[in-house]
Amino acid sequence: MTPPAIPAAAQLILPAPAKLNLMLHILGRRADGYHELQTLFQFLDHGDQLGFALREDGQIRLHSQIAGVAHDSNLIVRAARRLQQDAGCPLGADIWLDKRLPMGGGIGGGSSDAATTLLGLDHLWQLGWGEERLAALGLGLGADVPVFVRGRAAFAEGVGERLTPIELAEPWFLVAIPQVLVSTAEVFSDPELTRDTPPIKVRSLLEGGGRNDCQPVVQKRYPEVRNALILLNKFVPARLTGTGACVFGSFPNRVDADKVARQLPAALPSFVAQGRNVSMLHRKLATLAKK
Ligand SMILES: C[C@@](CO)(OP(=O)(O)O)[C@H](O)COP(=O)(O)OP(=O)(O)OC[C@H]1O[C@@H](n2ccc(N)nc2=O)[C@H](O)[C@@H]1O
Ligand SMILES: Nc1ncnc2c1ncn2[C@@H]1O[C@H](COP(=O)(O)OP(=O)(O)O)[C@@H](O)[C@H]1O
Repeated sequence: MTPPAIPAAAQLILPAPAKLNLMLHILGRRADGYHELQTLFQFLDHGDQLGFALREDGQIRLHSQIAGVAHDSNLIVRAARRLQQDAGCPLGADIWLDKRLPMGGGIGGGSSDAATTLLGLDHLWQLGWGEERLAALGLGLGADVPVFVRGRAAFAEGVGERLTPIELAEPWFLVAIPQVLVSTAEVFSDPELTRDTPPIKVRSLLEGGGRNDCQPVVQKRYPEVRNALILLNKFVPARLTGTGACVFGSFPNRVDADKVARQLPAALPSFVAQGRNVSMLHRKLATLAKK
């Protein structure tokens, strides 16, 4: 029997949900090369799980390895060490990861793991840092970390750090996972990328506007993504999330989403999850605060 991904020694188990970029516009390029975006983030009720236990010796130890990511480069370890250092905390932690989200898929698994680590250790180490300081620290780890720390569906501007919380419908999504790794840096350096979309107001989004400006470049460069969009478009309007590779379509209920999932070829894995305006992480943290 394989041992559980998170053993009983864990004192705290928290989810690290996925996100979707329901739209993503590129407004321009900053002097530092990063792109100014407008994007709409919503969480999914599907994600990784992390377990935490206190260490008195100050060490940070991640006990779960993920392919191609060295221990010290893992965003979980980087987040934990950064918080420990900035807070001057003498405590350490054992951390376990149950990795369920595909990596490099534009659904934010690494950033979400980092955010869960920050909030989990803030709780375990009793630092009392709170979301605002943790989000600022998280931005140094990745552009998508702040929204996961905040845990509210949001309209994001800048590189993703200016967040306006938003109430969206919570449909079911079918997320298809093309079996290819899309390089975010490559997409953003493509000369053909649209970089001059005029800024829009949140209100026009709620009336159904928006697209993903990365999609034309990604589907041109990656036939796996192009084929996934063609397949999914046969059933539902399909769109790329982030810089991909994942593509998604929305449904009014789980049954309809599952029905389409069953019709996709085996070469195109997928999952079905509900869009959520409050992340599962924050729902769980709220129950801990009540105890
Ligand atoms: C564009 C989004 C939308 O969610 O894509 P996904 O990664 O989720 O697919 C993210 O904000 C991505 O954030 P993140 O994945 O943290 O990007 P980083 O690793 O910081 O960036 C990788 C590279 O992409 C380019 N980059 C990234 C973000 C941005 N706003 N402008 C850029 O030009 C930069 O060249 C950077 O060196
Ligand atoms: N805990 C982690 N989970 C996933 N990826 C990680 C993690 N730590 C570091 N990484 C690195 O970050 C990259 C982007 O990860 P991920 O967040 O899954 O993709 P995306 O930004 O496309 O949504 C991965 O390809 C991997 O090299």
